[in-house]
Amino acid sequence: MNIIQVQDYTEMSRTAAEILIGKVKGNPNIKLGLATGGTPKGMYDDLIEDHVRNHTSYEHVTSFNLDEYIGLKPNDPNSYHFYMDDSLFTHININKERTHLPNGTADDTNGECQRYDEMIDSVGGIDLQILGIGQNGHIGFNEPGTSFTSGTHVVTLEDSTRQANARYFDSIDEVPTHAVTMGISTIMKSKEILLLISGEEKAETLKKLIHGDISEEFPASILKKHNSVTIIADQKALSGVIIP
Ligand SMILES: N[C@@H]1[C@@H](O)[C@H](O)[C@@H](COP(=O)(O)O)O[C@@H]1O
Repeated sequence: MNIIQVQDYTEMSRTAAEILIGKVKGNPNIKLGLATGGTPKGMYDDLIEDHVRNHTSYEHVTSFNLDEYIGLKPNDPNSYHFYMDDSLFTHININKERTHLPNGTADDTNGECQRYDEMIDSVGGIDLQILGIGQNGHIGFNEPGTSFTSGTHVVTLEDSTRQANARYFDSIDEVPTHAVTMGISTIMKSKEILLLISGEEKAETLKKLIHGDISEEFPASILKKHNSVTIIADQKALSGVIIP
């Protein structure tokens, strides 16, 4: 895993945006894997700013998001559909038809999971996957204990994950208990992965990722087996890491 050390959240966001913009310019038909949460928000802001200023085009880009809560409609302000529209899609010239998120309100959720993986495969897979990380090492919504061979599937969210995400809801009771997430094997099939990590609350997580073992109890640890992972981490997140 290649680590890019940056000062703070602002520099992490700008560095990630520059990498992503470079990839989009190099391959206008790129298939992007996108993430939600607080971490990539600054990168999306920088992509929008660049789009306005430099007119980088997303016309031919296809995107697949990592996950979606079960039970939230796309127009629910707490859904990841809403987050993506609000944080990025409505501000750039991406073709909405080529943006994809798992459907959290499908009648047949298992069928929906299979359909999502097939759709990713049908476009030749994801070229560049953006990832954040949960404090417990989850990627997407793959909680500790998830099989490394999992495809897109339904998960029961850990209480700690619901609590961490409760800041976006009026109360913890409103945070859904289940979600659909790309599986670990879906994520690992991406040709390239960019993991963003910022803040002291993620320092222990990054330390475990860099210095710990590969184990299903710490889902992100599988990234060590991927041949093209870049971590962009800020000083606070790096505080427990020994860089050789
Ligand atoms: N499903 C998302 C993840 O994709 C995200 O990486 C993680 C960290 O979120 P944050 O970036 O807000 O710390 O939270 C959520 O659970």
